[in-house]
Amino acid sequence: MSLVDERYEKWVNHPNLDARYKDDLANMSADEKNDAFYTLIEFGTAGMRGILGPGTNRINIHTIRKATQGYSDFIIHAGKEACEKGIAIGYDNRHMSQELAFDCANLLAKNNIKSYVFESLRPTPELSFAVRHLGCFGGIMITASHNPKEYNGYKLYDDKGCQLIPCLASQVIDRVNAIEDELAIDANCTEQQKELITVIGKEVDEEYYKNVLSIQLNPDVNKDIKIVFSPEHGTANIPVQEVYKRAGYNCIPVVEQCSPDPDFSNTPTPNPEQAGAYELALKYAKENDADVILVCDPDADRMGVGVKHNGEYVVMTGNQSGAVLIEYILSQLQAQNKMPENPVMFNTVVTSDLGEKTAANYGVETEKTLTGFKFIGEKVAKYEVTHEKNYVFGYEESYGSLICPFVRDKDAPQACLMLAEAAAYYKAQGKDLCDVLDGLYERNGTYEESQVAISLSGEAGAKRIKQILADLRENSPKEIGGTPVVKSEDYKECTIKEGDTVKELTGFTKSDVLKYYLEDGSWIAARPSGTEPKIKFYYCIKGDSKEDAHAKTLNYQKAIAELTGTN
Ligand SMILES: O=P(O)(O)OC[C@H]1O[C@H](O)[C@H](O)[C@@H](O)[C@@H]1O
Repeated sequence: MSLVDERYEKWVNHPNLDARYKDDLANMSADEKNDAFYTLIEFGTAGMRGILGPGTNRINIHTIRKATQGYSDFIIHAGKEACEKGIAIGYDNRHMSQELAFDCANLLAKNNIKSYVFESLRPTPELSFAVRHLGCFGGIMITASHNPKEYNGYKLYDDKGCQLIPCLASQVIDRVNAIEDELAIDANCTEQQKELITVIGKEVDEEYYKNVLSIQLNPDVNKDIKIVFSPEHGTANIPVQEVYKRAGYNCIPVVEQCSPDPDFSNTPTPNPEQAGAYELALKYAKENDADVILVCDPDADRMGVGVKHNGEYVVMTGNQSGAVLIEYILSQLQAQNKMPENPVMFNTVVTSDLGEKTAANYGVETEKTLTGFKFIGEKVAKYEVTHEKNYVFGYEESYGSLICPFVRDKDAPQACLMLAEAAAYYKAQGKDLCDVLDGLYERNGTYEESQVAISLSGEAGAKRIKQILADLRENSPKEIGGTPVVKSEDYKECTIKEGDTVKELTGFTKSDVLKYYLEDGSWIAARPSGTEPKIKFYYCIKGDSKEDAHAKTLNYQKAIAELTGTN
């Protein structure tokens, strides 16, 4: 019997199989069966993420119990104090999120570990905040962030509210992998153990709002701007509107997208990386003549931005809105004499150069990490102890940013408040945020950033992604689209190649990322997504003008598609 059949049979015949999965298992096609059982669901860029349904490679009550039992063993190993400090648990609007969250709390209680569970859906950044605020040992967030509705996921946090970095995650993973029978775990705890579970809500909200409001740099700015806001049916709805109300901003919610709907019924996609997320908000913006559109992903860690510019609405990339936030924040810190000593900004190896150049204009150093905000959180924690450098901003090209590190993950409510303030501040000077961006191009050079993500699902897809990267590694391109490659970085082999010299690439956990620097100041990178079955190509293209950068982008994208057989 094949491994897939063995696993399948075990599930079908197991006495503890949750009854709701019986029909799904019985009706699986051969392909579906293979995809659901060919592997065990793994921890990736941001915890465990997968399609909801029965199977070892799916998110369901059994795989989440297995993960939580492994996490419990990790907490127990850390000692009595860790069990008493407990775990904060949050969840979003997705199918099963609330059920899974309370099931985690029961299972922790069964292991004699305290927990604090939110009474209803809350943003991921509020969960991160709650861990610190309540002095917990860690946190669990049930969410698949920006993924489609078929997905759910499981993010784990340390006591600083930062997602577990690889060296900690691997200790949990080892314990998860040591569990042989995920279906044998039940979460029934005694009435006495149930007392270890505390339901939280308003009190934590208030503290979180207070902290978010404290980030304002110009609280008295003229707030004569109109903001159209969409939570994409997710957790940002209440906190962002509440923060705007308290700060005095006029926010027009996209009403159809405010209900916490697990099917995301009124949006084509809840992901601010995709144009569909802005569709209805754009309609609202035109009807209301809004200055700015802001959309958050379901767990409110990402924020997408649209700007009215010369009478048209322009949707910014995460690189662009990040650069504008840097410009605003750093210029204000400088003007108000609030720039800390040794200021540092964080972004990733696939984030555009524009942000780094903008930061450098203010004497702010940039440190780069791998993709995944946990790596930025790790650096924040390090400097908090050494005081060597002081945090001024952190962001990724994927629309996530963190203004102030009382949260240790991307925080869209903070980003929405700061973006509104920036828009209001510049409007009072007769500028919109696209004008600000143009100013950055004038000063730092014109860039066009783009990402091409190719979906390759299932076992075959996963193999193909690995192969594409292996082939690139094997036959490293000397030129791309006619432009010589002057340097390449390989984050798996840990090498930097420049001409004939090979140096060691240090400071990063090994990761399957390749980055090619071109003679014209552009770069192109490739890596597998750790949250979806995709290979991602990142383009940071420098041009003499916007038109030039765009033409080059098209040329490079075509060349990479041909080179990798993804055309
Ligand atoms: O490119 P991926 O591995 O799918 O990750 C894309 C993004 O996913 C999540 O939002 C993570 O929290 C981010 O840190 C990451 O940048």
